[in-house]
Amino acid sequence: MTTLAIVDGQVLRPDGTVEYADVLVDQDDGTILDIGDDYRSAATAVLEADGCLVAPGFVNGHTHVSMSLLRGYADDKPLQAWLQEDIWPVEAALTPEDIRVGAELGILEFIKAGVTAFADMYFEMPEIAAVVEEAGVRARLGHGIVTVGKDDDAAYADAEEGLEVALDLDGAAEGRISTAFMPHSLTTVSEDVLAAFVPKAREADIPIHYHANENREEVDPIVDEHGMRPLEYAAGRGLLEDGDFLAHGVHLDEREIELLAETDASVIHCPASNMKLASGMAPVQDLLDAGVTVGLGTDGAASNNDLSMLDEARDAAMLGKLAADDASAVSAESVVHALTAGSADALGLESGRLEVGAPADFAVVDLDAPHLTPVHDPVSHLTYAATASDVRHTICDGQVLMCDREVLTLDESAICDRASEQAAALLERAGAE
Ligand SMILES: N[C@@H](CCSC[C@H]1O[C@@H](n2cnc3c(=O)[nH]cnc32)[C@H](O)[C@@H]1O)C(=O)O
Ligand SMILES: [Zn+2]
Repeated sequence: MTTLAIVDGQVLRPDGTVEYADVLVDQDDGTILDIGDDYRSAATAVLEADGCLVAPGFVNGHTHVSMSLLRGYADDKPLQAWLQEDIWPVEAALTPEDIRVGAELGILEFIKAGVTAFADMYFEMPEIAAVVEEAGVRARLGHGIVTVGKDDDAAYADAEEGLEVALDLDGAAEGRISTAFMPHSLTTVSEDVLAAFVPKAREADIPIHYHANENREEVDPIVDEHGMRPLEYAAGRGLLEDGDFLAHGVHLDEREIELLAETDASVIHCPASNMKLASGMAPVQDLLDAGVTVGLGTDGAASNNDLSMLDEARDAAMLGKLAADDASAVSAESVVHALTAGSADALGLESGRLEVGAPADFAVVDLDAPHLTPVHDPVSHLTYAATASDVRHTICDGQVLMCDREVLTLDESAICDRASEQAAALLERAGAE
């Protein structure tokens, strides 16, 4: 057996407490063998974590990773105008190669920020899957289905692709890839297509992921057309079951929160995207009080504009307090839970908790820095003060993906050079400035 010991750090346990311990990892099966005293001499390889917090790898519950190429391209607009005027026209010119390069850039940023797993909705998913495999992270992937503006043939073909991609990629990358059926949103996919395809996804036991209740313009048309709230509509179309997870959930009423709790569907909260597009403030504390599983996501880099989950954690805590008008709402501890176990649970991953037998996915955060001094409470630091560049090592499935800030599975400088060129060529091709 090949083993790895992460030594001399403080380990964040599932109950939110922290203890000085070494973590022993079975690299052959990618799980945690033990958390205990002094494994330095027992292990095949050693990773130094002196002065560090050994946390579960962060899980980005909702993103469009290849949108990294559109970072900073279109800012300062609300959702519908931003999508229709700026993003969709450029996305129409995307090639599979763009999507691969964008995924390389985004996943590189993930690894540098301690993110070991993510859920992605986009096009050309085999390209993204190939990068996930090479980079060594985990992902739940799905082809984003849009039917508005398409004739029936094109709409059904898009949904068929969504189903096929979910069936084909499930279990890829030695099981690090799982999939979901991903209708883009309740307003951009027709009722007919949902009726035809949701039962097929259920038959294949594939969970469903979509954008919901992101801003008022996403809620009002459903209320006007169907006379019910969006999540009532979703539940009626079989889109709200245990294992399903929706992005945003900003504008939710009490009945919708109850529905989420009753069905065990999860919400991925994307505070930076919600603030940037002025979508609104999600009722995160109300969701937590109702027992709903809440994870965190960055959404795409074009509405964030980075992919740092530690920034997302801080934003979630800040915005959650403002939304609840209560400084005790959305505590540091609940945010760290959402960042790790919450997102992992939403995505149906075993990760997110450091305990014996769990997947060996870690973000090792260096606390030895002026902005993290003194350390009264590492959980507080993770939520409020640490940033992506404080992550020292990233480990996924027992493999070291980044050691002392050097990414081992991807070529950082080549990817950054390539991404800049690819993004410029994309905008030129799309006829954008
Ligand atoms: N096959 C679809 C692609 C959908 S992928 C997912 C889509 O979500 C878009 N997107 C990114 N961020 C958001 C958001 O915050 N809300 C809604 N859609 C978003 C993204 O630009 C992308 O077009 C098609 O034919 O258009
Ligand atoms: Zn999104």
